[in-house]
Amino acid sequence: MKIKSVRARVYEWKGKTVPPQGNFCSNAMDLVYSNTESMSTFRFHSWTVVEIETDDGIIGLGNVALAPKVAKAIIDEYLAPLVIGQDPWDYEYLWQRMYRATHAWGRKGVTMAAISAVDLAIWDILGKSVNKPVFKLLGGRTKEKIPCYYSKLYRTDLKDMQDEAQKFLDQGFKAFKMRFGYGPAHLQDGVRENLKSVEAIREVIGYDTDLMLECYMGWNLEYAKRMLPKLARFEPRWLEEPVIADDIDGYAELNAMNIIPISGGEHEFSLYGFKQLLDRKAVSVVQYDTNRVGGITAAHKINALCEAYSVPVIPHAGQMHNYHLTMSTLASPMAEYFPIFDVEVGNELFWYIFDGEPVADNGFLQLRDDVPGLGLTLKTEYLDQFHIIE
Ligand SMILES: O=C(O)C(=O)C[C@@H](O)CO
Ligand SMILES: [Mg+2]
Repeated sequence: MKIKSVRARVYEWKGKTVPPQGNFCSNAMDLVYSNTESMSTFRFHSWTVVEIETDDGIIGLGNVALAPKVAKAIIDEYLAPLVIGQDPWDYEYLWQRMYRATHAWGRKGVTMAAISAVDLAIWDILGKSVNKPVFKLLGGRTKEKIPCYYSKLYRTDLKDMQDEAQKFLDQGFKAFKMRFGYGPAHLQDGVRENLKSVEAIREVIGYDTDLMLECYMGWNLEYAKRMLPKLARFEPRWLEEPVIADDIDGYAELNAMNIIPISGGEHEFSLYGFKQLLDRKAVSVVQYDTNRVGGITAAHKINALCEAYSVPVIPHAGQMHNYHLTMSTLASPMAEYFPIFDVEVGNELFWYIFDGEPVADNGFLQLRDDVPGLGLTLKTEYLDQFHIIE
């Protein structure tokens, strides 16, 4: 079997979007002076979809949501020629070709995300070629079903947030992640607002349910050090990305305080990036995203690393490309779950592009043994609401 063609297309959402409400979500841009549209670079309103076809007619699907037009250009210009004519079963060789050929300017960020998309499509082909779901090629079923946590609860009106939490508590979710709306720029008033929002959610979900707190890199070390003791009484399972991804010393210092486990990794890349985080004890929960970190070939190795360091892997974002990894390793106890909503920040957009994503049932996800590959197909229902760039 040989790879015949690689097609990368950008799906740009042109349909209705819900504008972010209130303070919505702290993020790295909050600390920059005179910033008006701080969430704009963290919206995911377009995605790159990669289709790789083999000479025996199998089509593998991959995707990437980071800087989609740039990812497409990297795939078209650099990665496609490296894999065309090659045997997809030589996936490690192909991964190394892509990684090393782009090493001078790639390594992390959008290049690794582009490599991830190609790698995902290759693994989809492998599964389809032997009529097995991808998780069966990675170690198989390590759990009857995958526990998942509800991930939304952006900082809006507190009553609206409570209603949202109640609605999904009633649907059987046993773990929730909420977003902070405030950071250092909002001074003591923002500290109070942040505490109020956690209190409001705990009021609804109680203390028999896990609660995770997301900063999305919108704090700094000094602010996070002040916040940790104040947040401890709410018993969060973890505090996520308190500082920017490059501040590994900051993560290590906060994690060493042993007040709340610190999580991170959704903006880290490759086996080496995660070895560094683990060696420095910078995070207590690893959150790579398979469509950023280097695809299944890289994520599978990182799972092994996390197993050896006894650090749980709870990948960013959920979605099929992560669920196969979660199903096939004991190092991964749970998955993130972005519910189906109207398009807002864009975390929901994959529901509009793909069919086959599992829907949470009573706080669990199931992967089918009888669906080969990653289990996704391209959806046609919303095609007229996308502008597609070939
Ligand atoms: O789900 C997460 O962990 C994210 O960081 C998502 C991002 O869009 C911020 O909410
Ligand atoms: Mg996050």
